[in-house]
Amino acid sequence: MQLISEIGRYDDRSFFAKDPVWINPKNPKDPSRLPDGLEKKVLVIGGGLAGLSAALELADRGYSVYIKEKYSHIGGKLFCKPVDILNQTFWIEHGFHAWFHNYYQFQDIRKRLNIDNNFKTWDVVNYVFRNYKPEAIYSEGPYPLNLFGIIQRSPNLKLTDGIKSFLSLPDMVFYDFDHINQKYDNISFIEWATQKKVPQDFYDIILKPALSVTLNEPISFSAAEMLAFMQIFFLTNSKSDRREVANVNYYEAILKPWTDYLIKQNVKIQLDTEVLRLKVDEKTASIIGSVDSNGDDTIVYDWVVMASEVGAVKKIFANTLKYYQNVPRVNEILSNNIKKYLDTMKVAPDYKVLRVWFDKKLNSSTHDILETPDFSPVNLIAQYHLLEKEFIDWSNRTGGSVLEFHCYTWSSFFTKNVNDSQVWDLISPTVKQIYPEIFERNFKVLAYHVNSFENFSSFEKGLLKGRPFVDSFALNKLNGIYLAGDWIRTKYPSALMERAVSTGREAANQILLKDNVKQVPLLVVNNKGPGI
Ligand SMILES: Cc1cc2nc3c(=O)[nH]c(=O)nc-3n(C[C@H](O)[C@H](O)[C@H](O)COP(=O)(O)OP(=O)(O)OC[C@H]3O[C@@H](n4cnc5c(N)ncnc54)[C@H](O)[C@@H]3O)c2cc1C
Repeated sequence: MQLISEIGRYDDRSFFAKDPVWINPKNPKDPSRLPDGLEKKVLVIGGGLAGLSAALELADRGYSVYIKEKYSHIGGKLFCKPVDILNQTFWIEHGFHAWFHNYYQFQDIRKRLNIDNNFKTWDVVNYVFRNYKPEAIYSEGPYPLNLFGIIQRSPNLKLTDGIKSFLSLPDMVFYDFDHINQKYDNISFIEWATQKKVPQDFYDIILKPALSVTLNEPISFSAAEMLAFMQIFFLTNSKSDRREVANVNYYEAILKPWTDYLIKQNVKIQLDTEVLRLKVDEKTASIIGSVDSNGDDTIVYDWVVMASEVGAVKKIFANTLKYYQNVPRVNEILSNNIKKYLDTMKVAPDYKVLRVWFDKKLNSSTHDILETPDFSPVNLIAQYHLLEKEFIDWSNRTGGSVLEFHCYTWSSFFTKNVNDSQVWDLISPTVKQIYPEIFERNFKVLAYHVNSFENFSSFEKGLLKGRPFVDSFALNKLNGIYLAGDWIRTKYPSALMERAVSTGREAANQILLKDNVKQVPLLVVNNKGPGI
């Protein structure tokens, strides 16, 4: 088995760059697998990245793992499913994703699954604004000169003003994870920027674009969470803002190799299986199983990893609490120890991802991916016929194009429940301001596909202190259950896909420690900032 040691290399030799750090196993002398003949059953609830990550580590160490996934497809917010469109089957994702350099856990999994070739670099990130010239942002040179290079190349910012702005932000430059979390979770990132007197152009061009792609309401996004995002995505080393994208659909690129690997390890993946409530052993107050949409699951599990998204976890626990309301010991633990975590957690506003098949292509100078921070409800446009193989092939055959439009916090702009057929018409006036060519050259819409969801984690200000860690429920007397997902709190800077994968691995580590099996090391972003 290949572990992450080989990506622990650090190739930014700049004095200022901060190395990622290892969280080493607490039990390095324990065996690396369960003893032969000992069976331990683990139920993983949710087949997103967090659940898949926990399943991978546990299956590799000899556990019998059962994944229950509500939908007919695996992957959670990274899902990719076949859809028949224009007499062809296309594999369509939940929405375009980017993988960042500091995603150390994800890189390790990519190496173990041997899927690195399914990714390509996304070198230059292009932005359009309403009141500024377009920006093409890329990082070059050692840290922190790479950041000054971004400012120097900007057609909008003056180098001296940019350097002053950057250096005047000790919260970013002298970043300290614990201190920032304590100090800034009760204010929004926008309030923080106002307090720090961040110059408007620096805010609009450098900071606001990152905020606009969080799928949360920008106005209330926690300053502490955003400052952590900044460390992960842009600071700490010269490569942190380097992104990669998949060159084939996410099923082929990631999910099929991952599930094939798990199946080879005898992991049972039950799709179309929604967990409705948990089963609790009343004597030990341990979670031992679940009742799901297929009925009562009679297997008694040794451990449960709860890896569904926050809205689903709230629902599962509400049902469990209702079921055990007359069982004093369970009722007391659930209502006094667990409910407080779930009551404070929130789901971010609803969003839509629209993919449109057109009969023509935009001119070749347009960018494959364009971020549009000033053009809500359109936050990002990806030209899939320039990104993924099956769309490239379709475009080569037909001369058409396939564009994906990300529309976050949809109901801040339009009625929540609009028909899919109305989505293009509603966003067209905004798209016309970004790509007038679509309308001037009368592009014909040949087909469309809409994903509408309200399942994203909220990172609103004030939630951090109530956010559970992987082991918070177990530490609060509910035994046998660990949590994983992008909404779970970590002790190091971590976000989104990387947080999902890291917490999945952390949940597995809790189980391994209890069973005296050697834990998996984690390589994570440094808690301290660059320190210039
Ligand atoms: C449009 C879009 C773009 C994004 N872009 C990026 C990006 O560029 N970079 C990045 O890092 N992140 C990005 N993200 C975020 C990223 O997708 C998530 O952070 C990550 O996939 C979350 O994984 P998870 O396993 O924590 O949760 P999820 O993926 O939500 O997985 C939870 C799973 O639990 C299942 N489930 C729910 N209820 C039940 C139940 N009762 N029983 C059984 N199963 C259940 C769900 O169906 C789901 O499969 C993006 C997200 C979206 C939506």
